[in-house]
This record gives sequence, structure tokens and C-alpha cells, in this order.
Amino acid sequence: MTTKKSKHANKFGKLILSDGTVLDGMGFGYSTTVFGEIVFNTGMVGYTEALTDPSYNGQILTLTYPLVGNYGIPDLDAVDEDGISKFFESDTMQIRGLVVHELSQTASHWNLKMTLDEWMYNEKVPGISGIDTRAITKKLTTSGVMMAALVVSDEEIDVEKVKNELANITTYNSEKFMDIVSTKEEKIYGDENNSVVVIDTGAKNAIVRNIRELGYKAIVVPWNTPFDKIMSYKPKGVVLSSGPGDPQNCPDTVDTAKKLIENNIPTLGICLGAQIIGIAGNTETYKLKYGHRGQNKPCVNLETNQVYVTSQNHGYGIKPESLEKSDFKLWFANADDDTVEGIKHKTKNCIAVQFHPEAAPGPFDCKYVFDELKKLMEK
Ligand SMILES: NC(=O)CC[C@H](N)C(=O)O
Repeated sequence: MTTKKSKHANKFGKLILSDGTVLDGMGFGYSTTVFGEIVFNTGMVGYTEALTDPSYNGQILTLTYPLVGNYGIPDLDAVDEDGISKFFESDTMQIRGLVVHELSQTASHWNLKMTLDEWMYNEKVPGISGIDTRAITKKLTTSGVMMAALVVSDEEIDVEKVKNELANITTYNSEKFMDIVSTKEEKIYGDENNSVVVIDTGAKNAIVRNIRELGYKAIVVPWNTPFDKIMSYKPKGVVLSSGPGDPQNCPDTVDTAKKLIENNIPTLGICLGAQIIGIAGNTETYKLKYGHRGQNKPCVNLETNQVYVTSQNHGYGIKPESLEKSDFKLWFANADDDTVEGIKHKTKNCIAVQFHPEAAPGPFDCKYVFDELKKLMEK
């Protein structure tokens, strides 16, 4: 067992919301000011995976579990046999800032290499503790998600100055994330003859790992790779990955998805990928009031009437009423609020889920969605 103490905590910290709310707390991690969409996640564990999930790029993440950081951070350099990070979902911290109720001052775990606070300091990301995360959650569920500023400083904070800056920043909805999160060049994992192309709109490592577990070479390509280029790899199937931002901001990927459907290429969309596939197949997307972020979201598979507990992290969705005139039928529905959680093309080999079958963090109940892709590829 290794134990370490936080070193960069107890700074000045303020969280300022665009509705004018100012919350006082203790700053930790890196001293800086960031702006982003404030969201909340109800998962009890998994901050190492969540903080490195590219889907959180541009967001200030509130963790509702009251004590965060107690198991520290594992080895950043540990990789599996394919060279994919063992414990993290991408190579960098993706969140803009972190909001917690209590930061564990001491972290203990057999696999610990550093504290959360130290990792955030190294990654130049600010955090704030001592915040009533329950009050934030109530506010966001009532008013909807909003933009916010998080300031961590070694000196007193000028709130009015930050409020003025916050009033003038670009909102999350119109931010363009693809050039930040997507790979610049193709990346190949494995040497099998049969391959799956993963279109990287902010892919998590766990998605690539699941393709490897199916027994296929994984070829990860940039978000705007054209259809013909994808076909030049002669893939058995294609995965459209999860990722940050509004799916309407990925027109190039929508265009590729249209051609994948037209040509009946076995395709699986995950989260942002599902929304992109939805748009390609004539559904419409919309912004949810406060999204689904957690690891215990119940979804019904309408083909079997079986309920699964799923991991989720999204703020947009496919409009249920737009399905009727589209090329898709409903596959999964959210048991809490009836939102669209999965779609299947009426005639082509194309499936998509709004939740995360790869989990990371979260339950593995829906890993079988990858087997569904395999069935389409081996048909
Ligand atoms: N995890 C994801 O892929 C998120 C998709 C999209 N950015 C949303 O918030 O809905």
C-alpha cells in the first residue's frame, strides 16, 4: 500500500456561474482561470478515466460523490500489450476544471503513483473543493447546464473581472473540439488481417481495447477521414467513437457516416458517434437540459425487454419524435426518462448506442453491443 498527501491544495478558489452565482471554496491543482460548461457526474468512482475522457473536453466537471481522490492516481505510463494506456482514456487530462465537495488530503492504494491534486497540478488543470456539489446539481437540473468560470489562485480573486470575462466567452455549443481531440494521423493496433476502422472524434482507449478484444486489428483515423480513404483499409467494420461537443459541428463525419450506411458497411456508433449516425440517417439531435453523466443509467433493450445498467456521459441526444420519419428504429430507451439510447438501421448493417458499452468507468453489462458489431461483420 502506498500513501501520499496532497501538496497543491488550500489555495484561493472561486466557482462563478453564468447566472451570477459565486461559490467560495479551496483551490487545488494548478493556479489558473478556466471557462467551460459546468456539468455533473453521479459516478462513485472512476475519476482517472473520467478526467481523461475526451468527451469532457471544454467542460468543468462536478463529481457528486462527496469524497474524491482517496485512491490517488496510478502509473501514467503503464500500457497493455498493444501499447494502449492501462488506466487512462487518453494521453492528457481533458476536463477544463474539477469541482468536488471534499478532496481527500491523503490518498492510499496499492497502485498509487501520485495524488489527484499532484496530477492536476502537472496537467495544469485547476480544481476546487469545499463546494456544495448537491446545490450545484439541483441548480443545473432546474435551470439547465450553463457556462462557468473556475479560478484557482495563490492570491485574492477579483470576482467582477472574471464575471466580465465569463459574459464574453464562446459557449460550449459553438466550440469546435475536433482539432483538439482527434488524432492527427492514423494509429494501428495489432497485425491481424481483419480490421476495424475507428473514426476518432475523441475516442476513449477502452473503445479501441474492445475492438482488439473482438480479435480485430484497430485502425484509428482522424475525425474527417473521407469514406474512400476508410475503404482503402478494407475494414470489416467501422466504429464512430464518442467525443465532445455538438454532433452538428462534425459535418465531415456525418458525410462519411452517410456513405457507410449507403454502402452497407457494418458500423457501430457510440455516443457522439451515435448522434452523428442519427443525423446521417435523417434523425435530428437536440441539447438535453442537463444530460446524463453517471454509471447507473438504466436502459431497456426493446428487442428483449431486458434492462441494463449503463455508463453515460452526454449532453445531446437524438430527438425521439424524429425517429419516425428516419431510416432507424428505436433499439434502447432510457428507463428513467424515455430518451433515445440506441438505434438500429431499418435495412442496413448499422447500429448505434448513446450509452458507453465500453464503460470505463462503469458496468460491463452492455459489452455485448461490441458482439453485435462482430455479428454484423461476420454475416
Ligand atoms: N460521450 C460522448 O460521446 C458525448 C457526446 C456529445 N458530446 C454529448 O455531450 O452528447
